[in-house]
Amino acid sequence: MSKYKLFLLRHGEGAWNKENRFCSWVDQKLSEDGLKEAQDCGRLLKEQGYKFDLVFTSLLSRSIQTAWLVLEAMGHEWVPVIKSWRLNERHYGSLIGLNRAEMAKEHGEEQVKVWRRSYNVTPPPIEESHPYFLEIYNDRRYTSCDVPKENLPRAESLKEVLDRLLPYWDSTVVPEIKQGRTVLISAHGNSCRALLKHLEGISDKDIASVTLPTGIPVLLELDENLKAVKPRQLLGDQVKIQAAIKKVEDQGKAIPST
Ligand SMILES: O=C(O)[C@@H](CO)OP(=O)(O)O
Repeated sequence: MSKYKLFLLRHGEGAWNKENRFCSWVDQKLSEDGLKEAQDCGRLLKEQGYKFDLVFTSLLSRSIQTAWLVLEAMGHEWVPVIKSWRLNERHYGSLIGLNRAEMAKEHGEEQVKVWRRSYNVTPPPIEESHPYFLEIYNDRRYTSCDVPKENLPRAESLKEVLDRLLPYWDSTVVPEIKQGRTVLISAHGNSCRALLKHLEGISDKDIASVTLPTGIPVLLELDENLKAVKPRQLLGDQVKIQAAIKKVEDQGKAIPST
């Protein structure tokens, strides 16, 4: 029986989504389209009568900005927002900053799909010589995490995302939901996929075909053990949502559709 509602949201489009580059832990802001997606998402949630008591975001600006815009559009700017690196996007290691279509030309579309969507494969780690290494690890936001900076990831599989996310989910998010609070998690494509895998019991193989579009709220209905009792609902115009999912999948093609 459905006892709780939980909302997951992949942030609105960021500048590097547009440029088709692996963004991961690089702190890109929302694009013009991304700002609008977040506002539209807030309007839709308001129209459908949903209300949040608490919002969780990652430490990356695109998820925080999305949460703000959603709350603003709902007229609920006062709702508390809690941030943690544990909701950050998957760490793409040495792939950060690279263009997916160029990687598909060089390594093949299958390899890019394995890097992007497999459960167990970790991309090569980011080295200190990587152009974005210092920008990421010298950033003040990572000085007050619940792990020392040296222990933050240098690359992650989706499994490793779930491994760092689950302790936070269990210790911090679950108690809020169990107290009856309606929670929005404004995060990233892969941190939301990892959580979905856990809540819906998706197999290691099947998670490869789950893709989330930007700015579309995902409604989950959970039982008393916080397991999904119904298929997830992506809220909004279903034709547009399917087109947006295809667009994300096609980013891994050697020649992405426009
Ligand atoms: O760039 C990234 O970090 C993610 C999306 O946020 O990319 P992908 O869709 O390839 O997992």
